[in-house]
Amino acid sequence: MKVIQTKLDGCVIIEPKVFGDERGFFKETFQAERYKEAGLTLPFVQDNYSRSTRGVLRGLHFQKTKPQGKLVSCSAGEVFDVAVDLRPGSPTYGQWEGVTLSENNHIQFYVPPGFAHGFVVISEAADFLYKCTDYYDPADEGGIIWNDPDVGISWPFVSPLLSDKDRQLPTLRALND
Ligand SMILES: Cc1cn([C@H]2C[C@H](O)[C@@H](COP(=O)(O)OP(=O)(O)O[C@H]3O[C@H](C)C(=O)[C@H](O)[C@H]3O)O2)c(=O)[nH]c1=O
Repeated sequence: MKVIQTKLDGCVIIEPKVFGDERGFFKETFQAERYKEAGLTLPFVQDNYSRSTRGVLRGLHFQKTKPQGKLVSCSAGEVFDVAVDLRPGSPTYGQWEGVTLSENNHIQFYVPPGFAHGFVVISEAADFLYKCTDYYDPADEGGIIWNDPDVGISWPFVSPLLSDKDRQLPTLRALND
């Protein structure tokens, strides 16, 4: 497997080894020892699976006191996935990293605890799978608005389909006021 560091310390892009043959393909999507060597040292405690249609944007979300690290991938379709560094004191605070995840590129993206995370669906529909390093706690949920001007994410869509909750998320500036 190939591990690519990004400008956001701890955020890594992983390209698993894909074994293709006349039947199709096989790949290991997680292996504790090898992923620990890639920097994913926290144990995973929860797996999530969501399906979304084209133009849906889920995010940008985080948990305030129980931040989740997430190993994300797209098992069907294609998404543009984004992590925003919200770690207090981080030299890249407020900066973002984006990566295209798809069933065809098999790419995984690790978003450590302390980041806001979200994605927008580029294909007709997309199945999104991810492992989390802490449990979901609805009382602990936080988020920033997808098009925060101070973050300046270059989303491939200008008018995505958002949940009511996501439409009302604050800017980073408002969050810190
Ligand atoms: C996240 C989550 C949600 N739910 C329930 C709560 C709601 O009744 C329903 C939909 O939740 P929500 O609209 O928050 O789902 P997403 O918008 O996909 O949220 C996720 O979006 C971005 C991409 C993230 O990185 C987070 O994992 C997560 O915030 O699933 C659960 O039961 N467990 C969970 O872990």
